Amino acid sequence: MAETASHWPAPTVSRPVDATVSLPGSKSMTNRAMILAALSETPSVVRRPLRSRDTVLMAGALRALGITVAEADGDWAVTPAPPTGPASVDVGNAGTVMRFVPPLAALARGEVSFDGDPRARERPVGPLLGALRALGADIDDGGRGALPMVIRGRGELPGGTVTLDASGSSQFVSALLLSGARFTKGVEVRHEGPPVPSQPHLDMTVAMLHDAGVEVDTSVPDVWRVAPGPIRVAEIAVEPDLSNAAPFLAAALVTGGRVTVRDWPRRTTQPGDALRSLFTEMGGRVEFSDEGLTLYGTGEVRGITADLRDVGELTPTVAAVAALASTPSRITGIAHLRRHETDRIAALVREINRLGGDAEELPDGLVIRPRRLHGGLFHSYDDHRMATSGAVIGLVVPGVEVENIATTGKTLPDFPALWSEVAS
Ligand SMILES: O=C(O)C1=C[C@@H](OP(=O)(O)O)[C@@H](O)[C@H](O)C1
Ligand SMILES: C=C(OP(=O)(O)O)C(=O)O
Repeated sequence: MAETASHWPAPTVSRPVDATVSLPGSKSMTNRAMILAALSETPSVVRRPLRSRDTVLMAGALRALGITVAEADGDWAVTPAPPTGPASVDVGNAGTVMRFVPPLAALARGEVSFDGDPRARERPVGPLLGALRALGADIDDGGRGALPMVIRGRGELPGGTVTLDASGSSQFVSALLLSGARFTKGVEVRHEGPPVPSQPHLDMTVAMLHDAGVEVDTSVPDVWRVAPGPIRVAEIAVEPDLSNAAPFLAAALVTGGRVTVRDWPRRTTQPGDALRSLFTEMGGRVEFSDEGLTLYGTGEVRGITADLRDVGELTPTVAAVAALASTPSRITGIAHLRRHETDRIAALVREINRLGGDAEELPDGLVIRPRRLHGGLFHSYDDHRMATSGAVIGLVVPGVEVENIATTGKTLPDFPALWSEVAS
């Protein structure tokens, strides 16, 4: 099959994969670390940061606000400064940039404008902007509740108590908590509405704030209270990105092989840690060793019935494995994925069915029934996790081409090279 500029022939293997991989740092930890470092009392170092489109955009946003981010032997050295406009921030299609930077901009002196990819204008930020206004920010979004927008900072933000509906994205809450200690009165965030997704990401926010010396009270469900005070960061070590481990562990599962992900933390707040139980349920066997975490495929690939609300970003890979499974799957609790990089529920159903599969949308998820797949073009919709899901299917279904594999650069620029090593 000829490789065209935007069609990547997914490698197919005729035997079980057997590989050990080192994965770059977590996007979610890197971009939290950068906000905390920017607001820290002292300079700090972010160790083993992810360098990908989303994190380079974060570094660019901070630099635009006058904070120094310098290369330091593979790490990022951050020298804080009072955030200052005028500045313009390109959020690309990074949820963490479009949600985590506005509270920092509200603390800035001067105007900060935000815009991003066309898709960024469709992704929800309205509840966050409403909350920031209630906490004292002056925001001009033309009444759209979406990007583009301008925040006119006064060098401080009163803060206080605010109620919002964070069912569309946990990042609204994380965003307010990450900068909240620097608001004059701190912040109390109260959620009202359907459940907030992505609980591990909220745990990650709270854990990283604690490590930075910030007091966070989570004793009442759906209420987070951050006391006003200094943020003190000296060094933050970023763990490997366990969500990006998903396609690699899936490779072992669907080929009945073995993949070891080096340096898998024994304790972590990352949602990717749930892959150990999800992929065990789907037929794999996992084992920790000094080297990391190994997933052994057993030759059996089973479907799964799961509510993935807490770990929504694992859905595309779980769905790819489900499309290759011998029994049906039902994945629910993920309505909010319709406003991720793309409408992931619709995209997964369309692409699995395009390859001959049998998938169906639910309002808040999808059903996938076993059916033999064939080759064809797998569209990625500018979604890194759609692209890697196409690669997983292509590993065992000959003739799959993934459109725009370069979109994996959002969180894992080395994906094609790493994948070729696993598939070689
Ligand atoms: O805080 C974070 O780092 C993230 C939270 C989640 O967002 P949602 O709660 O919007 O799904 C997740 O899907 C995203 O990839 C990263
Ligand atoms: C939803 C995701 O990203 P974002 O941080 O842009 O929301 C994701 O990485 O799966």
